[in-house]
Amino acid sequence: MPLYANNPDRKSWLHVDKNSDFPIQNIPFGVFLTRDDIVTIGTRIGDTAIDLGALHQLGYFIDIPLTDDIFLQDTLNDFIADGRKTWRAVRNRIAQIFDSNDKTLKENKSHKEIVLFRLDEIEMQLPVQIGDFTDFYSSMQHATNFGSLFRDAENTILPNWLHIPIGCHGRSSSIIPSGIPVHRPKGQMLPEGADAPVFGPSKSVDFELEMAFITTVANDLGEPIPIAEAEEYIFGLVLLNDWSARDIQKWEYAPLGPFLAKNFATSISPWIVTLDALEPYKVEGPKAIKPQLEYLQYKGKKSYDINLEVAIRPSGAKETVVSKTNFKHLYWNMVQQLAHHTVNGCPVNSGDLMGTGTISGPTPDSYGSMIELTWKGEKSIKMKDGSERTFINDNDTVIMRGFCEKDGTRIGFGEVSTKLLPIFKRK
Ligand SMILES: O=C(O)/C=C/C(=O)CC(=O)CC(=O)O
Ligand SMILES: [Ca+2]
Ligand SMILES: [Mg+2]
Repeated sequence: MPLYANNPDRKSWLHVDKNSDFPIQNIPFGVFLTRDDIVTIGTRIGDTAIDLGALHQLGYFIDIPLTDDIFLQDTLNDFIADGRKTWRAVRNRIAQIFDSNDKTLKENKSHKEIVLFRLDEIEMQLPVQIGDFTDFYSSMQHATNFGSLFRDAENTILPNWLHIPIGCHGRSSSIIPSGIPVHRPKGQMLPEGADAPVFGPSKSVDFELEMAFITTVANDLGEPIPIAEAEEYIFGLVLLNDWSARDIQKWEYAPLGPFLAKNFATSISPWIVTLDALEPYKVEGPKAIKPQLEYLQYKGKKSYDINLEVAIRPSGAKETVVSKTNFKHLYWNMVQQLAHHTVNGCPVNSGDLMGTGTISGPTPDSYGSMIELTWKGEKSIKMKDGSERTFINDNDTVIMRGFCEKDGTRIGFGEVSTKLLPIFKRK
């Protein structure tokens, strides 16, 4: 099925600002609560949210084989499980309905009243019920920086790193959508020079700038996904902030990796931008430094040119951008990650979330976490309001944004914005 929805010349009859992340070529998927307290699946064009459940009930998807309630659900899991053919057919149809040359919905006032919402009339929810969350470690710069900061400046990249897309299993119960605040965690840590740990609020709460892909049902227990097919099982991407408490991490991570330092919260952006919409922004990734085993070898462009940035907004002040980087710097790409994840026969389900790992670029202003940007707090970052940061302060809001741009078309992710509250106190 052709990617009709990606036609760069199409204009919508809905208003779209020039710098919007959501032109008619995007057509992301999300879940929102409407002003009538109904949860529905929707999409977005410009600053208009579109109720796909209502559109389907009104007969706008009549010749696409969809169950009646596919969009009247709290999550996208069933729609995603229907597979790529269905995603494409639905995106193509949405492009047609909102094309400036199509008058069917445009001139039907009563239908428009049911289907269209302003953004301030809705509340975005988690788009999928996430069964399993995996976090990879695929940026060579990040792995090098971490090796140096946490371990040994002489042996930053461990010998396995150039051969395996390293990852770890995460926790899905604490994954939250943009806008939900997070409390500073408490935990065990070992003060500098001490020989016994103390318990208290983390003093080094950090973000990790990541993206994550969401999968469809891919394989049975025991069945690996060949790398050449991996792309078919990736529905789309979101921005991800892997909140991390560095003092807790430093003390607990040996030998099994981070545990409570990371599972207190992980924030994602609410609109899933499909892999189909990102197709025009494909680029080649970094060249392999060491030969890779056959199951990790791929053909064609498998990386994406996605501009990323992180800003910190102190309470009551203007935000300051603290990092700018790009998705294309990732050494291991998504098809390698998915092929590796399933090579032992581990099943992947609809709605699984796979974090790319922190995306650090090659220069010190493009690192994807505060511990790297401030080099473990040795240098601080000046905010626009004159205050300084080494890590995240109480009541700061961390905002991540991402977008692609080519030949005048911009496709973006919106943002994932999370406020860090002081430690939780029982009332
Ligand atoms: O090198 C380590 O010990 C751990 C590094 C991490 O912070 C793990 C992680 O979250 C992976 C990533 O985001 O790249
Ligand atoms: Ca991470
Ligand atoms: Mg996390």
